[in-house]
Amino acid sequence: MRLDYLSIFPAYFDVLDISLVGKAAINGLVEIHAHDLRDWTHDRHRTVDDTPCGGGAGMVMKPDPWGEAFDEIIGTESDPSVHVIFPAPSGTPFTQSAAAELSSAQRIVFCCGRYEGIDHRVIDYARSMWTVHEVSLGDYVLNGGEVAALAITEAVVRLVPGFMGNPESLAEESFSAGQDGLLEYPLFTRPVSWRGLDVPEVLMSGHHGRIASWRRDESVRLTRERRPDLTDSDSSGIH
Ligand SMILES: NC(=S)c1ccno1
Repeated sequence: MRLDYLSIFPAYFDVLDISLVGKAAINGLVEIHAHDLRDWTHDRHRTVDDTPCGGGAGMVMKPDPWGEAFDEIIGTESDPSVHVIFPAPSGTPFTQSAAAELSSAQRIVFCCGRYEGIDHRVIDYARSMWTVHEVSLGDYVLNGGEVAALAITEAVVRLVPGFMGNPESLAEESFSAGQDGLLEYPLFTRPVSWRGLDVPEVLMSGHHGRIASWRRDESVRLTRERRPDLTDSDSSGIH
């Protein structure tokens, strides 16, 4: 899997070198390429923004640098196997199932907007050429798309076959199919008693059936309490 990041702050992605994603890059599982969008400007000030048409506050990212960057990084041929991701508050909520789908992609290009956003024609052009995902991590506004691109990278790459030492650990995580799309149950380890707080007795019973039943009940309880929106989804085991 090749991952490209287009940003006016490409140094944001240096952190990938120290993460498990960086280890995956060393192992050849993924390729990481961060690019400075200003490399595709031609004026002395390396300008990437301009005032919004129709007025309004702030600045909008000009389409030209993006187009030239696309030409060089992705090419000028249409290819639906290339996934282009625009993180933005106006995007579709990013989910574990979206991460799972993207984990089989061979190419992902992250377009990290700044200022008030990117000229919409950039997204329209990308949509005419490749598979575009306008996604949001949540109902809040960041200063740009870089942090979201890092989070999406982690969610996707950890699902790439060969990344996790023990792929079975993925099966019991929140939102996983193995959990029926429910939130993960509470976890405990030694010591059995800590500051007057004990590990639930059932987990020390050695009775696998009772342990499985307790964990399921806890997942259902937590999901009902924290994410009632998930309790009616088709993927959840509770209705
Ligand atoms: N909520 C998201 S993903 C975002 C991107 C930029 N600002 O907010």
